[in-house]
Amino acid sequence: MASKTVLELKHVNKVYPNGVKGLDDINFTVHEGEFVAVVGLSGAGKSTLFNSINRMIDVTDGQVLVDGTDITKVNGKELRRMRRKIGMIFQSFNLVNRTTVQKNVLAGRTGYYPTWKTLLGIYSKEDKQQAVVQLEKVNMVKKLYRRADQLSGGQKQRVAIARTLMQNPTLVLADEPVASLDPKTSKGVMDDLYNLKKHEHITVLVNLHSMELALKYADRIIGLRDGKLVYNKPIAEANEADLRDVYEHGRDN
Ligand SMILES: Nc1ncnc2c1ncn2[C@@H]1O[C@H](COP(=O)(O)OP(=O)(O)OP(=O)(O)O)[C@@H](O)[C@H]1O
Repeated sequence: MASKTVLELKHVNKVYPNGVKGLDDINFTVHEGEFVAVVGLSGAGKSTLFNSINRMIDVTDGQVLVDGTDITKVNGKELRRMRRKIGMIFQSFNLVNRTTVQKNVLAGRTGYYPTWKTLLGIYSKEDKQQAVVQLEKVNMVKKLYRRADQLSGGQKQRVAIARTLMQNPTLVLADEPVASLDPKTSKGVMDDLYNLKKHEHITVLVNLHSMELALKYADRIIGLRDGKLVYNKPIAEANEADLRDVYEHGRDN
């Protein structure tokens, strides 16, 4: 039986006000539990793609279907509800440095509370227990009351993964999650990201600079060049010559 479609892009274009085509007629589908690496040169459109999927930017035209609903068409409460399903992991971790690991992880529940409660830091006992459960998954529960700025880069990224799990997402977008980390730490963080797929059946899209990591972890590789989708193959069919082509002849940035 074919697995459920979690993400589908249909004829998506993004033209920036300066006329640059960030995305040029993008079409692809991602199924539940897939771990997809998005690769391409700097300026290929990877960030534009991720920002279009979580609606941080508005596409010019086309459809971005997340769990069957076009996120480009929703607003207000419905957009908030859809964003809860989409976890984000960033290169720079995006933790609040001056507060504890626990509070950073609880912030993953923000989309489920009215704003005044999150501003006052009021979270339920169940959520506090959940924070511990999620931190256990990334081996960070020992640091529950540690301030975020006292953690190493790899530890920060693990906390960010636990925070994302608090959202109970169906889809996680990881935008260059290991670009600031050394190779050994990168592997640990990639393993934790892979566990989202393996143990939680979460669909993961990860934007990677390292082809080596893409080949090691991904079920499928999507390649962008000059805003166009130029590669989309399961890992079993990925061959180096094709992949090299993704990195050639890109526009100058
Ligand atoms: N706000 C913007 N205004 C105008 N052009 C933009 C804007 N953001 C991105 N671009 C352009 O759109 C194209 C795609 O950029 P994008 O940041 O998506 O690429 P990328 O693949 O994520 O690159 P990198 O790996 O360097 O982050 C580039 O030519 C870039 O200069």
